[in-house]
Amino acid sequence: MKSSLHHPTNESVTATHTVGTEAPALHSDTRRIVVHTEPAYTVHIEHGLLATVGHHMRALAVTGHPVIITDTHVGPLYADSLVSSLQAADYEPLVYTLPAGEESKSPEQLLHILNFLADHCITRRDVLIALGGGVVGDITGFAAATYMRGIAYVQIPTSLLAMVDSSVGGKTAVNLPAGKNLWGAFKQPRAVFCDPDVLHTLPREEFIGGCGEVVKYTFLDNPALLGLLTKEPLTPQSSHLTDVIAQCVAAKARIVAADETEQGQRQLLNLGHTLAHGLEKYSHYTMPHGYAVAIGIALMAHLGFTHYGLPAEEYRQLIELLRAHHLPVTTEVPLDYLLEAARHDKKSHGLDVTIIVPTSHGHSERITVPHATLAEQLTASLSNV
Ligand SMILES: NC(=O)c1ccc[n+]([C@@H]2O[C@H](COP(=O)([O-])OP(=O)(O)OC[C@H]3O[C@@H](n4cnc5c(N)ncnc54)[C@H](O)[C@@H]3O)[C@@H](O)[C@H]2O)c1
Ligand SMILES: O=C(O)C(=O)C[C@@H](O)[C@H](O)[C@H](O)COP(=O)(O)O
Ligand SMILES: [Zn+2]
Repeated sequence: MKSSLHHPTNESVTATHTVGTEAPALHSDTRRIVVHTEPAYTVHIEHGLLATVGHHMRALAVTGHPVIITDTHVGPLYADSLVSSLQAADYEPLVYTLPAGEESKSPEQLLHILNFLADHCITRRDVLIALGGGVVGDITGFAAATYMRGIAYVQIPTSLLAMVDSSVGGKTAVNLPAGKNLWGAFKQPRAVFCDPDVLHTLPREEFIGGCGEVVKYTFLDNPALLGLLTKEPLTPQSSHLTDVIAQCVAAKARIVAADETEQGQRQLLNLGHTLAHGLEKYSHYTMPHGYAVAIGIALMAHLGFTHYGLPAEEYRQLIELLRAHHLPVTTEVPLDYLLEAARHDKKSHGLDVTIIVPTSHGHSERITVPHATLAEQLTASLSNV
């Protein structure tokens, strides 16, 4: 794994951090985190960045017509600003708007996007821009992965969850009736532009959902982040909000760079997800992803406590951390349903499934167990979390 500080560019960069073990410097507004995939790309985090995205895209030599894909909540708030920014850099953008919500992460909506691109004669020289939360990011990325066998795309995450997780790493997908993200591809973006100012309009429930993924990172060997959140739960007003976003992105960038296509270590980013996908499906996708992840983490922590050596005090602290962020930690969903859903987990292979389990303070491990063993262990956990 590489760890290095990059030289600041001639833009007003007050802190620059690349993939590595060091946390980004605190109390600085502008961050550049390089994700060392092949090719590498940069996550820009900066207040007011939406207004200068066009300039940054020109600097990256992004060509052609940008097609902004957004949703019915985010589009009315931010598409005009983005269009102006692109026009100021001599781009001629198009805008395509999806209905907001997880239901839109579907093959049907994907087909609508692809037909829109074809109807407007979009070519491989053009670029898609995902302006929205994880739903818009995932479906736009997948459209970019497959349209004309692949065109460029840029991520502009507008939810906390998309900023800390979904806009980085190139997992793109839509859902199938059988489960979450079952039709997708790995496709890294050209760049990620993250403007924390847009979080002011994010509904509280969605901010809390984003905290589900933020808490996840505290159990992936991030002592600084764990300390920060334990001391003071994250809120939209937190003075360290940008720092937290940057630390999550740096953690994800580090893991993705080491294992881009999830052959091993990247599975750690799936902490909580083996059960979360089933919880979301059971709710007909009305339960926000981050809430389902929180319950999934709590259940995995209980397994860690009962079977894999997580000390009781640390288990209790983890549950407190989730609760302090107003996240749920229990579920009434029948275990059989969750176990059936877990059979579609992408970490499942034959009769076994690899689960991610917190095993010590701020640390999780990949553990492969037979589905039958998981069923036994979870029976106890579901009634005891
Ligand atoms: N690709 C990955 O690595 C990855 C990682 C984590 C999650 N995901 C996926 O991301 C999705 C969840 O993302 P999400 O929580 O962002 O959901 P989302 O995209 O549905 O956004 C949540 C809601 O907030 C609205 N919204 C977003 N930004 C806003 C803003 N600034 N102001 C006002 N409203 C705003 C959206 O319109 C939507 O109604 C799930 O499908 C999940 O599977 C993918
Ligand atoms: O980037 C990853 O790797 C993740 O697993 C991040 C997760 O937060 C995200 O929800 C991802 O989309 C889940 O992927 P899946 O492979 O379980 O569908
Ligand atoms: Zn997730």
